[in-house]
Amino acid sequence: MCGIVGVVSNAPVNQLIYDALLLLQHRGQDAAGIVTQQSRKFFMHKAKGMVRDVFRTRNMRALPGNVGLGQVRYPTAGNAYNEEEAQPFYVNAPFGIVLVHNGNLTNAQALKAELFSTDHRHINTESDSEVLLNVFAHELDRASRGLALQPSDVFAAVAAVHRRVRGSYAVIALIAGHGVVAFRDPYGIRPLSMGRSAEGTVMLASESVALEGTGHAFERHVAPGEAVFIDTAGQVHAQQCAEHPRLYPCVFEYVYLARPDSVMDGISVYQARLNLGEALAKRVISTVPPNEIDVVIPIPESSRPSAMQLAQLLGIPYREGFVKNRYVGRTFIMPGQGVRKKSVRQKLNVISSEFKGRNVLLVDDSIVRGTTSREIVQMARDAGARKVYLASAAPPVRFPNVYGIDMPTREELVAHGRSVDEVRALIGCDALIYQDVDGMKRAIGSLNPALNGFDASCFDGVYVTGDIDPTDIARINEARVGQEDPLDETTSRLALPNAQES
Ligand SMILES: O=P(O)(O)OC[C@H]1O[C@H](OP(=O)(O)OP(=O)(O)O)[C@H](O)[C@@H]1O
Ligand SMILES: NC(=O)CC[C@H](N)C(=O)O
Ligand SMILES: [Mg+2]
Repeated sequence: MCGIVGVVSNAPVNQLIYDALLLLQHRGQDAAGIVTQQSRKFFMHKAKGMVRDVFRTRNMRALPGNVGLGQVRYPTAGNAYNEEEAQPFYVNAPFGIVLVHNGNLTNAQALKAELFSTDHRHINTESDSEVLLNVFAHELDRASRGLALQPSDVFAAVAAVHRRVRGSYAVIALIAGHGVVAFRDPYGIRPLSMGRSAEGTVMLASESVALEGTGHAFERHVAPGEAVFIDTAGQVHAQQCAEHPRLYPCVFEYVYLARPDSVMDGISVYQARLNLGEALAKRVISTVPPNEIDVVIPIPESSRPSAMQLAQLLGIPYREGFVKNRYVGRTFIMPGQGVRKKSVRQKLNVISSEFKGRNVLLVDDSIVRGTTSREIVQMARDAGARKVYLASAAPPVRFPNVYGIDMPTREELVAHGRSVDEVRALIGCDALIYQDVDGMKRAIGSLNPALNGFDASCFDGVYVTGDIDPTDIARINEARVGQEDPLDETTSRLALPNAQES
């Protein structure tokens, strides 16, 4: 996941894009970029770092124009430490195009070779987004006739992208002098929504929170496979460009990635997390009698709604036992295990009085590498807890994700090749309760019966695009292993004993 935004207005958009990126910061902490366009010229600034640090006043002043794009990056392809892979990406032909992408292509390698040998295009980074931009540019060149670009040409190019590209992609691109096009892959794996301000400014963004927070009323989601083209006069054109579009949004967006105040594909993320808490409560009862739990404590931040709902259902006090240092970012999306591990301790500190002599049930939204849980359980014990139970609002994460979440290797997943009890022993808690896969899908899916299903591949190993070649997974794994910061001395991959292939 990354956060993307695009704006078409009749007033300068630099500040608006900056504000929207701040609201999407939780989707990517590694790099940020903005591009604007004035008189057919692009103005771009992108760099590694958080939005606040990347854009100084002088950078903002150098971003004129009434139309533009922005991105916050969480790398899932290429190298987290390569500034050149920060987005937006630019190509000069046809017309001049800049593009931002959220997602991950599973056939980027093959496309890259094809772009070189057949389309005679050069790709200069390891980023799959640069590949995607070049495929789109090549197809737009083929579809357009002369300088007068028609919406139908743009839609033909998007249809060709759907035919060539595999994987997940929510995309916003700006075509110099013509307008902004936004499209989503035919399974709608990554989110994209659209809104409008009272003044008529149109905004496209990964999450509805970016629209609301900048004064744009949510209008609709971009449908899977659909392309929306906003021309320079502000007119919106839309067309379905995929042959068999289906809606299979990534379930992990609801579990962890998105902000709870966002609505995605008709589902409130907050309500989804409440429902997960409700379903989890039922599973807790069958493992630990509620009268053996003195207090329910959430592991901040994302687990709060689930923990709250679970506590209410079980009739157990809900208390805050960990205080989050708000200046430390999200640990899961940090690149490299060393920095993630160190950051859990920096990020969370205990309020000892909530643990002393009590049986505590800690609730997290998910357990992925087990970095957070292992530290947290130890901290609870050090603070004097008698028994430490742990419940996860999501099922065990057992399979690599290839659609834009950085969990590319099975070996790094604490639940891969292990029984629940083996995971429990490794984490060091007295009982471990996981949500089950069907329960998770029901809890969230019941909020929008129009969905065809979810991409829940990291939980059930089913890859919805259906065309994942095992060599693709192996290749993605290979490319991502060893992505720790070379300057971080604490970096070392999590050594988990006894992991077996499943
Ligand atoms: O098992 P792990 O590999 O540690 O990953 C799972 C943890 O990472 C996330 O928290 P994070 O700190 O990223 O963000 P949050 O503050 O939104 O909970 C998630 O909420 C879990 O707590
Ligand atoms: N998480 C994402 O959406 C990442 C986009 C793209 N694959 C990159 O690595 O830059
Ligand atoms: Mg967390």
